[in-house]
Amino acid sequence: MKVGIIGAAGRMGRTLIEAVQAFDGLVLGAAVDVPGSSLIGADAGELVGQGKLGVLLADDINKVINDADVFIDFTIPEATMVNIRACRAAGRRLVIGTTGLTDEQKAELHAAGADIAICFAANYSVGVTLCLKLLDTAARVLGDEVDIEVIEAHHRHKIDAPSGTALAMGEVVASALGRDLKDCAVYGREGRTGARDRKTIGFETIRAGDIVGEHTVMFAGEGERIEITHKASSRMNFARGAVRAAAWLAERERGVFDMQDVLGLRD
Ligand SMILES: NC(=O)C1=CN([C@@H]2O[C@H](COP(=O)(O)OP(=O)(O)OC[C@H]3O[C@@H](n4cnc5c(N)ncnc54)[C@H](O)[C@@H]3O)[C@@H](O)[C@H]2O)C=CC1
Ligand SMILES: O=C(O)C1=N[C@H](C(=O)O)C[C@H](O)C1
Repeated sequence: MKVGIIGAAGRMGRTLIEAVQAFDGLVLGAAVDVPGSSLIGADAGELVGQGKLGVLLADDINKVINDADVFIDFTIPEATMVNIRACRAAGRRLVIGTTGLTDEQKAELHAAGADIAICFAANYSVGVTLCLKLLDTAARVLGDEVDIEVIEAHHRHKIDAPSGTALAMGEVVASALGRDLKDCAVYGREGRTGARDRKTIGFETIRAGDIVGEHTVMFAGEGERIEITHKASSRMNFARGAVRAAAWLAERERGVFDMQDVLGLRD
């Protein structure tokens, strides 16, 4: 199966080129990056030091839409929306890793799932997908007897906050507790805040250095504290998960899925 990578010159895009080539049954068919980039026309293989692959970076998915069976998008939300529309029009499967989409953009993504198969996950690592299951259990057991805080840390180049993974973790915990994250989330604290409201879920964000991606959800009670933590040390763990999702989508005609579906963890 041929895979097209959008955002191919980026941190994840370069890692994805390597991950696709290493996955049995998959081959790189197309690579796309932003119009005007000095890397347009470059060979994707040479971009990652693997020698020529004969796949040259294009600046528009529509120019290579017939060169791949499934596309993988790790770009920015505005680009992702263009790619969703292109894949929907051409009947191509799409794996989306981009975070920071608005509610309206997510609604359009889900509408596209009526026509094509999409996998959409804020974090493609197996470890985070497992953590989401653990968080659901922890929240149901601990209930409203604890204060819950989500702490995340990423590299200095990350442009969105909190991370999509942190928000996904918050959503799992809020849902397990019967809360609406939109109503109970507190993003950072400063000034005379008064005592903490137990019904809230706090989010704290660190941006520094070359941190790949670290998340901790703290359940702090009276006399004990439970912390569930995931630390990524390589982007290859995200890339392998995304490529695995691309292969998994091959058997699906339409619908919107996530990594719990890919890993068979859906209850
Ligand atoms: N779901 C997951 O497991 C993970 C998600 N991410 C997310 O992936 C996204 C990208 O992260 P990075 O690779 O670190 O960013 P990056 O900035 O290194 O790469 C983004 C790439 O997209 C390209 N791009 C921008 N506009 C474009 C357009 N219109 N058409 C084609 N390409 C375009 C940029 O030129 C760049 O090469 C972020 O939203 C990040 O949060 C990152 C890692 C894991
Ligand atoms: O921007 C990143 O690097 C990452 N972004 C994702 C997110 O926003 O959760 C996933 C991972 O943590 C790395």
